[in-house]
Amino acid sequence: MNAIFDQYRHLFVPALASLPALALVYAYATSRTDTRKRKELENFTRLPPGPPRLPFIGNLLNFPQARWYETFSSWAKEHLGEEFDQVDKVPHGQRSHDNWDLMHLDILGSHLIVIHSLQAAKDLMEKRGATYSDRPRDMMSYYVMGWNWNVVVAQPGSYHTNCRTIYKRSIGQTDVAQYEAVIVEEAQRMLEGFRSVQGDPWDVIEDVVGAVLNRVTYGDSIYKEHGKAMSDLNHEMLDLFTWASTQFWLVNFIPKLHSLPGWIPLSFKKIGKKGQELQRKMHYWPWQQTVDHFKRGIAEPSIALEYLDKDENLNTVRDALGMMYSAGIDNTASTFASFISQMLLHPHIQKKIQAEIDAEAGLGDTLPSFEQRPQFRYLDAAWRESMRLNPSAPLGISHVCSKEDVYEGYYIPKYTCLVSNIGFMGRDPRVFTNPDSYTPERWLPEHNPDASNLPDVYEFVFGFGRRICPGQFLADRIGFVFAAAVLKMYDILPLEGEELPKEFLYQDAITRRPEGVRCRFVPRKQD
Ligand code: HEM
Repeated sequence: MNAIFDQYRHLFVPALASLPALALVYAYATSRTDTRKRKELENFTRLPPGPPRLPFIGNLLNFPQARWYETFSSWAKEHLGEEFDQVDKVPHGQRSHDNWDLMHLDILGSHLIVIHSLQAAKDLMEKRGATYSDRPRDMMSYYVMGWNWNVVVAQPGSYHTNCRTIYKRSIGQTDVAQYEAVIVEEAQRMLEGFRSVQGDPWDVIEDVVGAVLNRVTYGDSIYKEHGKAMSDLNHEMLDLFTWASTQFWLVNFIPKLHSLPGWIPLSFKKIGKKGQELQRKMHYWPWQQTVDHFKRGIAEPSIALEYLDKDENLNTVRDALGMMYSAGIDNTASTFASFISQMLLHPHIQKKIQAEIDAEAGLGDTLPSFEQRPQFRYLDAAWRESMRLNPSAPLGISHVCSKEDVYEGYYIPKYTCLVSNIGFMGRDPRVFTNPDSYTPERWLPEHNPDASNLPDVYEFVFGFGRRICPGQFLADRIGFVFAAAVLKMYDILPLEGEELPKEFLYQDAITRRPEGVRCRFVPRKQD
């Protein structure tokens, strides 16, 4: 999360030094503008509200030490004031300016804005996408550890656009249908794995989601030969990079330290070297294996093979595909693990979904397909509701604004880091009645006349604008097919003699899943 301490902090001192000059320019500018313009400029200086800050260090002392999502959300809730619980009564344009829909924090001169309102997130990141699509530049992971080929952190430009075009062509909304057979095969394997689970089903879930991603990306033969090694490598790499992104690194504040010679014993250099080794392997190794299979004529259908056949833009293809597993595995597996935990906590909902599947898909061992989704309306509602309540990335991935801006009278300085509180958006009490309860019925017009007025979960769970998750259609398909499969074949029950908690606590991580889930999968009796 060095994102927050991004490198623009070094601009603080020069900015301070140039304040008198800026004041002169400001005075000159205002003297020449009409009253309307002057009013706008007066507003220009007003940053969004936020917790009290101290001179120079800003919010360094009251910035949450842990559980950022929960803390930011509770601050936002406290400041809803009279709007709290007024579902649909306070349209976006009429909301109070005292609420913390945009919450400003200042860390040692770096600006951070947490966005709590879905409308504001769309207005900024979608309507003004040209300004709000940069990523924070994290010196440590980007340069020292060498992750500058990673599309997730790439700055907007031709490289980022080319990577996204590759995703759009291979895992876009209509393209993902071609992976149905792989997904259903892995769903079968998941059901076999679940048979012996007596506790947390995470390992089985992670294994089968990873298998889909690897098979789709590089093909079956690569997966068979190297699947296990690739997933181990990914674990090691993600663990190191995730850990490093939560540490304080001086090099993020003094980038010149990066040019010091390697023999000087500095811990950031040592970690950087390890990171380089891992990411380099991740970057080149699976691709080289695929090229090798291609040359030997034994490569099986995959996204990689399609591009190798076309011999087109191969370095960018290699880079984009190299991130598919890392970017997709945790979010997709965690989203499905959350769904399983909701089924465990709500047996009556499980039963309703099973009745729907039996009625629409019939009995027997054939697993339902994604194309049957329109018939599974209650399952669809339960799946959406699970994502609304517990999105796997509740704080999304930070965007940075590339130039100063004004939004609803608030000034947003250049290089502000913007965090979308996706988790809060799904539980905003002005939008959702009983926002903390798991109620699939809220999405169904026959139960909730206002269902059609609710924002769809797909409007926020996968992020926004030019950085919206390119894997959303694949992830959604995997999750939905797995959900239908498991409920068709099993009852998800607590372990014998064990009581269920009222709800599960979630990990304190960028991508989160429920902790301490303990269940068993009992084959259903279909009479
Ligand atoms: C349920 C599963 C998933 C969820 C909830 C999810 C969520 C997200 C979110 C919130 C973002 C940040 C968007 C933003 O910056 O506004 C993101 C970005 C991204 N996701 Fe996903 N994701 C999921 C699955 C996947 C899968 C399966 C893949 C790949 C196959 C993937 C690849 C990516 C990539 C490459 C980015 C970076 C896009 C960019 O910076 O342009 N994700 N995802």
